[in-house]
Amino acid sequence: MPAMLTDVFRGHPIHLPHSHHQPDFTSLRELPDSYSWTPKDDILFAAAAAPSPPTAVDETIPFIDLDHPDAANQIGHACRTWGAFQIANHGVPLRLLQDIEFLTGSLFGLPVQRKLKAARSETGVSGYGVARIASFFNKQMWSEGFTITGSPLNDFRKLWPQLHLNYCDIVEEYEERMKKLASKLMWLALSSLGVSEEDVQWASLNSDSNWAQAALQLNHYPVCPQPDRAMGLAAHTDSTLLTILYQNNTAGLQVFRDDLGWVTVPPVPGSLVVNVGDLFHILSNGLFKSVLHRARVNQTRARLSVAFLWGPQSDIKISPVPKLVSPVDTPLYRSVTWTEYLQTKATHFNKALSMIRNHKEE
Ligand SMILES: O=C(O)CCC(=O)C(=O)O
Ligand SMILES: [Fe+2]
Repeated sequence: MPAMLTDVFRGHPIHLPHSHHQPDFTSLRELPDSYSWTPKDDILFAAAAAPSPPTAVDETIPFIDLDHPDAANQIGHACRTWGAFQIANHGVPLRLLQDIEFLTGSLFGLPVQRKLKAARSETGVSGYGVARIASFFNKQMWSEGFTITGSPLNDFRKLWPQLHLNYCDIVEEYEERMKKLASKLMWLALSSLGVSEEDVQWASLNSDSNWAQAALQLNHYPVCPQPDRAMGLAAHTDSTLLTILYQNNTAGLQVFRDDLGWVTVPPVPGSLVVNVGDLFHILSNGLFKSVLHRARVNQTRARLSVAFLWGPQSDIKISPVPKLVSPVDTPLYRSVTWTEYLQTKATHFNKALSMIRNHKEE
């Protein structure tokens, strides 16, 4: 019996000293020092201060129509160059996107004391709290989050004594749709590399689709008095195969490119952002980039996002597809399960990929 995602995370708790001391963001007129970031708090923070190269002004991640006959190649190209893209015609009803946005807004709009009733426990994963990556930084992030793994029923009952069943239905439907979409996107991307279902049998579309599991991460970035010095969510890559992100109509997500620096991903109503995660980078033998990204905040508008974090069950070993490894080379990475990878990430954070590389760069 494969472990559930909850168990996967529970085995590797990250201690969050601040999780029970979430400030009431709305009452702060000035950024407290503990929320004021400088380059020494995050080496990548400095990259934000550099003016973007003039050629890069309009450049951002590709926008792909899934109904386009060439969608697979466009996705493949986006995964190789950016590690991220936005999609239209993804088949997820607009009504459902509006519902999940409403749910997210309603959750974070609850009084702090109510939200804390569903606070993530010391060793747990699900529930209300600060970003999971908070323990890797000295400064605090200008955001609050809510993680859902498995059924949200118990937590939702504490948050909304009356309406929790309706909200559970929304989450269930959203996750169902996202699962199908994620698998479709993964196969479109793999097919662009000439990889077929025979090459990755555990993920075959014909196998029962229970090989995958997911978590839902709801994020809220409140209005911030001094956004230039604050950080909504610090730079990280996702530990997933793929992440599908819904963002409301407030900009904030940025992706990093060595040649362009930080690039904003503009919200496009009704569309979804797709990130390549570390496990897909490994599976593709490094051909697909796992995208470094972060969230900035702003002074006038609150921002909401919903990340569907998708990966394999814990008994599945992810290793580079043999077809993508040249016969004279060793695979770039050794094989890992999602559990093992999360363990490495919990210890080494943004250096986790280099820890499982087979040969180190010269
Ligand atoms: O809020 C966003 O745009 C990014 C969220 C994110 O990266 C995450 O939850 O992992
Ligand atoms: Fe992320």
